[in-house]
Amino acid sequence: MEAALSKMKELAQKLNQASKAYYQEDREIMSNLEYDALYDQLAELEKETGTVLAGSPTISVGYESVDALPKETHERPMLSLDKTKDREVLREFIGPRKTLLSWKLDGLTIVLTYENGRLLKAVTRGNGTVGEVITNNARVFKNIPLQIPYQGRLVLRGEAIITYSDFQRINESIEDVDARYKNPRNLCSGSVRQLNNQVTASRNVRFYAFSLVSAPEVDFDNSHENQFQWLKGQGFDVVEYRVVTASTLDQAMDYFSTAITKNDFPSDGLVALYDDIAYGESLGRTAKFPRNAFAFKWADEIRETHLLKIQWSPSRTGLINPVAVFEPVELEGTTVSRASVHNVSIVKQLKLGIGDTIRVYKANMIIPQIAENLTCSDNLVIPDTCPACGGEAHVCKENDVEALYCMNPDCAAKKIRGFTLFASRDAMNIDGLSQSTLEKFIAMGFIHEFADIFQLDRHKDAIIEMEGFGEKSYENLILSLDKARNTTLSRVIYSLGIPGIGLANAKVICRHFKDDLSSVRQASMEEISAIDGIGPVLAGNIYSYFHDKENNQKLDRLMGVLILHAEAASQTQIFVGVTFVITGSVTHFANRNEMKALIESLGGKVTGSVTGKTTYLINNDTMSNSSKNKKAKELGIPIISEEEFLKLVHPEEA
Ligand SMILES: NC(=O)c1ccc[n+]([C@@H]2O[C@H](COP(=O)([O-])OP(=O)(O)OC[C@H]3O[C@@H](n4cnc5c(N)ncnc54)[C@H](O)[C@@H]3O)[C@@H](O)[C@H]2O)c1
Ligand SMILES: [Zn+2]
Repeated sequence: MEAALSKMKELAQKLNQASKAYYQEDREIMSNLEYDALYDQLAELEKETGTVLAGSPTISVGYESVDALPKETHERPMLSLDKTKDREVLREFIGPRKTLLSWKLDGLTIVLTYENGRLLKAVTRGNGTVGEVITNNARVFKNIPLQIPYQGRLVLRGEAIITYSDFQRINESIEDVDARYKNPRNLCSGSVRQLNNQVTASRNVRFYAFSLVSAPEVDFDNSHENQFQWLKGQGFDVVEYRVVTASTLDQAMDYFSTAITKNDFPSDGLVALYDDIAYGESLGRTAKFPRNAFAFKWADEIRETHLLKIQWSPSRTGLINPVAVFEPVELEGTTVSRASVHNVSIVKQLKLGIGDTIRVYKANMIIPQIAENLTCSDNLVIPDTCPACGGEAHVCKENDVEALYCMNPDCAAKKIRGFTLFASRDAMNIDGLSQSTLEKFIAMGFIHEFADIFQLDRHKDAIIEMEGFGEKSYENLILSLDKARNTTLSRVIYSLGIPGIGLANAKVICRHFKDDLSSVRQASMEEISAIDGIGPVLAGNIYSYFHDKENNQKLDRLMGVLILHAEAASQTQIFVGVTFVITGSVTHFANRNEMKALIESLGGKVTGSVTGKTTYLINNDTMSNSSKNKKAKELGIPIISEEEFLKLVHPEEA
């Protein structure tokens, strides 16, 4: 008994620590798999001993969140769900009753209240009793109706989620790798709980209703399904569900288990809810769970395999991420051979060694993870050099987490933005060489400087072997490189990434120096700053770039692999009579002035304020309520994004 009690204390402490990190700090110190296993172990011991210690996670729900958002107590506490991984336990729960089986969405639970047909407030689940008020943020969710036909008081619950594809896109755009989110649930929680709802708006948060708490004037004929249908009629997206009984459960499970592997939205199981509202309520609740619903978690398919190597993959901030490469196994219908190990601490916790027998699974049936290491040979050597640049690498500790960093400020991986600009459409225009592909090549040590990009054929065999690549993609890459290597001097100068020198400025410079690179390189400060449109600051940037020995050596090597052509006759004056107003920041140009220069070179005009004479307002934040946007909307003037503007300039590439 004493041993059991002390084990229970230890488990409760571990679980509470994990919950605190999970709910309060959007941090995961253990996987959900591990959390659930420890939780089950604790629940089992509590059952055996008949004792539940105060503060046990089996009787408390979640944690309070700590930050500046206002708090509010829920009208009805929000509970957890009792869960099982066993289909037969679920079947027993369902029995002969009509049951709604829906996705258990893995995001952040939100309660919405409407009055007089308008969204009155939105509150997060928080610790189940008290949540955070995020009304302004909910207003910018992708799919929430701000106005509904029903005029009474409506309270409903649902899950706010971010899709995997949005997660990937948004995460990649967060420059500081350490600030990136680990999974869509973290990102969603971070996005919904922003103090500034512009950030929320940019994150494509979607809301799916799963429970109608109250709408007193409506008769739902005692059916949750009727509630769902009614909510759809009010303009809500409702979580996808199937109507089942014990005897039709298998059919529905076949559907869900196939669909989940292709879903773009994160889901960590299924929820079964009795359709009969009154019956469900008559069952009451335990301290932690309602008795009318039950969650099913997928039993993760776990496979044994062998660790072949750890690939250390450097990134923009210098962080070098360990990725486990193992003998391929079939998991949830696909072949898997890699899993991120996240950081050095986890490498150590797992006691990894080459050749170890490891057990792998897909978290939420999607993301490959190592569940455990059966042989623990713990012989892995953490590298002391960076695979991208050969520079020194050190293990640094922050927040109790150890991670490997490249110490070389000139590391190619840290210059990914420069390489991405180099390959981009207005620069060298290398089709198919995306940032993520560049990241992979740099991590493999194929690219140290610009010239290396045009010599990727040296690494043919290794590239063909790379995951996601193959003979065909390799051939395509070589074709685009050969196309791109035939280029103009202005593109080359733009692609060097000299501060402040965008394509328009590069063109001005080339025109002045008659497309002669050696004149550009030898020009004095005076001569450069005398060029119309190039001020002293830009002139200084150009001058110092071309007077740096290393830059010149790299440029010589780059010119050795390029074939220069004369500039095509200047583009036709497509914008004669067209007046633009530009507002907000721009991303494809160094600044708004540069965009202006391009418009003017094509015959157009740029003015400062929106009037009846304006043809287009260019603003990347087309949803913003700035005075210019408002004015444009009033006057019916189209607001276009920078991308749309570029399509006007290069319609053939749209
Ligand atoms: N990794 C860690 O360190 C760690 C720590 C704590 C918790 N966790 C994870 O969190 C889980 C517990 O989370 P919980 O108690 O917040 O929630 P839960 O797993 O008990 O799920 C219940 C909640 O799911 C939501 N939900 C989503 N879709 C739904 C639908 N269609 N119908 C009804 N409800 C739906 C509702 O908000 C409901 O309250 C654990 O099992 C574990 O996996 C992990
Ligand atoms: Zn490096």
